[in-house]
Amino acid sequence: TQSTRPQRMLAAVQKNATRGDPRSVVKAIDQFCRQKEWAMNVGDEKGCILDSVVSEVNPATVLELGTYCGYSTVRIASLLPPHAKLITLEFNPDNAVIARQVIAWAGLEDKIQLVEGASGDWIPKMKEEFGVKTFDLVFLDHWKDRYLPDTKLMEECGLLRKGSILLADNVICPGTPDYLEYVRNSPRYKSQYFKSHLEYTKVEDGLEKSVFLG
Ligand SMILES: Nc1ncnc2c1ncn2CCCCCNC(=O)c1cc(-c2ccc(F)cc2)cc(O)c1O
Ligand SMILES: [Mg+2]
Repeated sequence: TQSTRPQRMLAAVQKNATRGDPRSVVKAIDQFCRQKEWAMNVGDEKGCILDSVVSEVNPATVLELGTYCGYSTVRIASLLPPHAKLITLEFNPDNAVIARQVIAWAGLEDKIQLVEGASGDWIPKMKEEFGVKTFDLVFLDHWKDRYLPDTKLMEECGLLRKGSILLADNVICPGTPDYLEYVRNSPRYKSQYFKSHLEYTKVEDGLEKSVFLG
């Protein structure tokens, strides 16, 4: 039967990347997406901005919304300090199966908890299910019309503390206009736009970094 794009991406990782070497996993996916098939990973250009924010924040607790195949999950987790934890939510069970194998190939299972389900369902349960108090960093890369409601939900559930960082992908393409308007105009956030390009293309896109002021 016909394979899926995530399955072909995983095959490229298993063929070209070294087990236990997260950077080689990232490189193998980027090569696959540039040379073979475009896929909606954050990519190498925006990925460098992601890396710099993760390194600057040096987070102990990270939430990723939208795992897809685990590309940004691996990028982030490879930069975390020893006892830091990353919880990543993925809605699509088929993608979750692939992401678990990409994460395992990178050797990062101990730092990452992949949870299957919708962000709106899981965010209210984070504290009781995973013993999370607040998140130091949240990477938003899921349904673009869920960025704003989920941000408000995280505020209401007390999952953000003074200084928590929200980093949002795709604020230009596909675009998240209501989210951008909120974080750029709310007195509770200090926001900054990092201009870049849609992964593996010349189309404009960017990341929005927003500090929660409490
Ligand atoms: N736990 C959860 N809760 C809610 N939704 C959840 C979820 N877990 C997953 N999803 C559902 C996310 C589905 C994928 C989201 N990402 C995207 O839709 C996305 C699309 C593009 C794109 C750009 C230009 C084009 F021409 C075509 C596509 C680029 C990107 O970087 C993207 O991240
Ligand atoms: Mg994205």
